[in-house]
Amino acid sequence: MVKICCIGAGYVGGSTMAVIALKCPAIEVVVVDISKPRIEAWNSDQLPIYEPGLDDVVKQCRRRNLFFSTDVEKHVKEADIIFVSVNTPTKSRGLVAGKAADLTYWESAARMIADVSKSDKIVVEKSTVPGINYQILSNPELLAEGTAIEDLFKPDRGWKAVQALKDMYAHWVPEDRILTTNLWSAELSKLAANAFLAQRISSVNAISALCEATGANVCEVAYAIGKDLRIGPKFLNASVGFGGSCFQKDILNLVYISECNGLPEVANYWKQVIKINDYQKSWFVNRAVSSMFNTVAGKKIAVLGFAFKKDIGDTRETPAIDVCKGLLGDKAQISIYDPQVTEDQIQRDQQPTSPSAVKQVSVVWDAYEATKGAHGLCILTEWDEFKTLDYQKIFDNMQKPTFVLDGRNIVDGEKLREIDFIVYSIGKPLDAWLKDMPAVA
Ligand SMILES: NC(=O)C1=CN([C@@H]2O[C@H](COP(=O)(O)OP(=O)(O)OC[C@H]3O[C@@H](n4cnc5c(N)ncnc54)[C@H](O)[C@@H]3O)[C@@H](O)[C@H]2O)C=CC1
Ligand SMILES: O=C(O)[C@H]1O[C@H](OP(=O)(O)OP(=O)(O)OC[C@H]2O[C@@H](n3ccc(=O)[nH]c3=O)[C@H](O)[C@@H]2O)[C@H](O)[C@@H](O)[C@@H]1O
Repeated sequence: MVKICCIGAGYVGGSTMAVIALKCPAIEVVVVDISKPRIEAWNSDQLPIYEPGLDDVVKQCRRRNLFFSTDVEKHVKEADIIFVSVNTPTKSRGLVAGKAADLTYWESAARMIADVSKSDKIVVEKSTVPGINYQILSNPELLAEGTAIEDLFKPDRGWKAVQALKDMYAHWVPEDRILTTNLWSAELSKLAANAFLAQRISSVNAISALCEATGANVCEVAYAIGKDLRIGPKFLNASVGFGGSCFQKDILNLVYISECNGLPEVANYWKQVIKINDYQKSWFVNRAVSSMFNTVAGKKIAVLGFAFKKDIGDTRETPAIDVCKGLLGDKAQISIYDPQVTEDQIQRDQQPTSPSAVKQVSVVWDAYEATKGAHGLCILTEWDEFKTLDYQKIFDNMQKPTFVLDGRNIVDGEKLREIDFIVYSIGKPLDAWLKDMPAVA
């Protein structure tokens, strides 16, 4: 029996290995991690990550041919194929901090493989990094959170470097979707794919500001340009900004690689995608503050949604962190509700601000509770349940005048205006009130 060991039981390692175990019953898959609580959670009914479809897949395979363990060295030693799926965040200190990927975890995993291995191995690099008798394959992961299981079932792309890996993917991936490239092409394709996607969002967000200034509607503009087959309709939703663990990190990496190769113009081009994203978040905060008489000091502001997108509980680089920071900076009292993000996580995400900021934030488990007595309500994640809330009830329990700032364009602005809300929707024609209270970014 072929044995696979995956180092790193995170979003990628956990989801990818669950799908491999499901699709390849003849392969034994062990996912290992140095984090005991993470492994305990994978072995329990409460998985450490929320991902539609994941529970089902794990239940079918766990303890059959899918195992989770903290005994890292034992399983690495026994494996024929080792996937490395450890975290590679942007370096936060030291040389090239804020630019290059931090390869500490990746290097320690690589050294450990070299130390404990006694037989030939194929090492498959799943983390996003360029990269004895090892065959090292670079197989950067392309799944998106929230649709991880669906993406893994029907991948658009994949990379083959040796037959063993190809054979494994061939269990469910059509051959023409398994691509073979050299190492740098594989890694640059990964970085470029994320950079192009993020660039589309920054482009539509840049247009959204122009829409507000001119009276155009960004949804109509996005729909119209998306009809051009060369542009296509996807990833054109204007928003409060993109988040997630990879877009910013991968662009920073692209910028760093460009600078290292003496290409400052190329580096600056990609930096701009992040600048517009930061601008978008401060623009939203400024709209909120300026519409409420230029101050939110002491005012309760409800925040609906904290995850970086719907259907997940992940808050890495979520725009909600910066928006809350901005509101707290103006001394607001914030009440946050997200269907999947825990209070602990939200409080941890506020840490970098100040101890007093923690007191300004409360986390509740109900949208109505969050909005009770609030002056304004900010929608920061596009959870479906926010579309069907009883907004009349919410309005009745809020202060007057009552503001909705929709950072995801999911509510029906006209209906809310009939109730008497003052509504701000990103990139849509402005209410007279907002025109009279201009925002400055
Ligand atoms: N989250 C996502 O949607 C995607 C992530 N990626 C890339 O995949 C990689 C993994 O990302 P995530 O799964 O999101 O990270 P994660 O942070 O959720 O999981 C990484 C896991 O690796 C473990 N770990 C770190 N060092 C270890 C070691 N030496 N031995 C054993 N375990 C160790 C950590 O405890 C953690 O549980 C990153 O390079 C990321 O850029 C790629 C595509 C999608
Ligand atoms: O390398 C990675 O980690 C992954 O990064 C993204 O996946 P992910 O970050 O999970 O989420 P996306 O669906 O791409 O959304 C990213 C952010 O952009 C925002 N977004 C997305 C689409 C859009 O039209 N507008 C918009 O603001 C989302 O709300 C979210 O905050 C890519 O889509 C995956 O292909 C890639 O594998």
